[in-house]
Amino acid sequence: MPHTLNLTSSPAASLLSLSHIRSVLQRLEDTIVFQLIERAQFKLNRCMYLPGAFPELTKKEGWEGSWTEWFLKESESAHAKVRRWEAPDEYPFTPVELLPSPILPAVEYPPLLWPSNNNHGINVNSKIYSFYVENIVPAICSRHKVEGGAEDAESDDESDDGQYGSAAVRDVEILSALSRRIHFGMFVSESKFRSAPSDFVPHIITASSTSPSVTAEQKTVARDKLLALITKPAVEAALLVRLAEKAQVYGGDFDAAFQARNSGMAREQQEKEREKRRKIEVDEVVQLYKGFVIPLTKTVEVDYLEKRLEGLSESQVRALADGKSWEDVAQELK
Ligand SMILES: O=C(O)C(=O)C[C@]1(C(=O)O)C=C[C@@H](O)C=C1
Repeated sequence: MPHTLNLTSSPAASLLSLSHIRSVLQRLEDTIVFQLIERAQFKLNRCMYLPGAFPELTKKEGWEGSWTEWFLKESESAHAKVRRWEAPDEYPFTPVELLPSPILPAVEYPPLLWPSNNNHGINVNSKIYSFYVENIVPAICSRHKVEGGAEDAESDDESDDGQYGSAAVRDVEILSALSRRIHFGMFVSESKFRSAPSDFVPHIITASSTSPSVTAEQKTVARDKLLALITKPAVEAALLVRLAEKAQVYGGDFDAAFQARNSGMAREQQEKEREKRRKIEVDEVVQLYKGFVIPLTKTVEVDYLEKRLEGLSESQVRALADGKSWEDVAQELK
């Protein structure tokens, strides 16, 4: 099962099949759970997220932002040189004007998103960053269990282990996986739109209207209709069950359980040992998806749909509303 969309060698139709897109989202669950576990081994290190907390950064690098933002910029600069941000499924946190140009000429991607020049202007990375700093890191790093299962007595503010480099490496990994996962909503939307354009078109027209005769309330209703069209409760429910299982298994301490087994403890006690030194709480991971990742993916899906008819003529929009397929309309655009 491919981890990434192989955007340059597969035909657009197979790249945009929902089952293919969902398989990529499932693999990203693994990445996200593993990276959260990696970050949770370090303490909160609040200073990493405070602008100006490292005077050395300002002095040596002229950087006024936070440690983690600086490290994001450094990592994303290297990735810019190898064309990462040209891919339609990759979005940097650093403002593009601070990133260098790619070394090699641009890659040719098949037209997957609309408009095909990738200029849909959707980037929710600042929301992802704020939520990560304010909610995710404090949640996963607040409970540092020590030998014997007791919890650290330190408050969050005192929670600092000085591992600013290692923790920042994990921050960058998690942020980038979350960003990719959430922006994938655009591919989901494109796929759903192509499978039944006429269901979406009337609501897109209202939601994106600039006419004074369309009220704010009508626009909100139209957005809600789009939200209802893209929402699949059964898929969300299955995802949360699967995710809980992954967090349960990957986050347990198997070494503790192994040692308990070797010292002849009963099975129940072995399981207790595994849970006592759990690396991440199952509920935290489930809540992260339920309260943040899925809702923001859905916002991206609806934002994308709202712009989906931009650049099309009135007659093309009418043809889609009347049931013509996107492939037929796109053929005329060539
Ligand atoms: O798989 C889909 O159909 C999606 O739209 C993705 C997703 C998700 O974020 O996982 C979002 C909305 C749906 O209700 C189900 C799942």
